[in-house]
Amino acid sequence: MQILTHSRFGNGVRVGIVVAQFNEIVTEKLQQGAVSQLEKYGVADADITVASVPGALELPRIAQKLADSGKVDGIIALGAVIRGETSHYDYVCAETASGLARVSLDGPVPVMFGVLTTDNLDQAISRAGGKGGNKGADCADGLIEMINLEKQL
Ligand SMILES: Nc1c(NC[C@H](O)[C@H](O)[C@H](O)CO)[nH]c(=O)[nH]c1=O
Ligand SMILES: CC(=O)[C@@H](O)COP(=O)(O)O
Repeated sequence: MQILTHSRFGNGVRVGIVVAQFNEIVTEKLQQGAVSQLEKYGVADADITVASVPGALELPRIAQKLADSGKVDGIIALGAVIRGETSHYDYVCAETASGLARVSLDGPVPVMFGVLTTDNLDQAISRAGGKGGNKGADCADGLIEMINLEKQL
């Protein structure tokens, strides 16, 4: 039996962060959480590439271009989709999730889904460095593990 190891060794790992500007009060905290966590694992500042997009729906396109650039070993996609009065929320959440999953499955590098989908701003703030943790930091944890796992395949 061969059990592949789990590692959070980040030295030399190149990470792309694609972050939505919409609800920036939340997404900037997700970005801060992701970056500080990556630095804890030894990822150099020079190896982190950050691209911002208008909203969550634009995350998949830039994630795909970054993945295909050969400049990163993995991607963290960050956003905050907060329910409004209409069904627009449902479409934004579904298509963003579907698009990012496609980039991860069909593309050369893993893509972490760090898009909050909440009913209100308080829920989002809680998950961007509040009592609910930081989804950006969680994605950093997972991305380093995925990159190190894929090196063994
Ligand atoms: N309502 C939210 C949006 N909406 C904008 C879309 O993501 C997209 O930019 C627009 O439909 C143009 O294609 N985006 C978020 O990130 N968060 C929201 O709560
Ligand atoms: C998630 C959204 O797109 C949402 O903010 C839009 O708000 P509304 O449904 O009230 O137009």
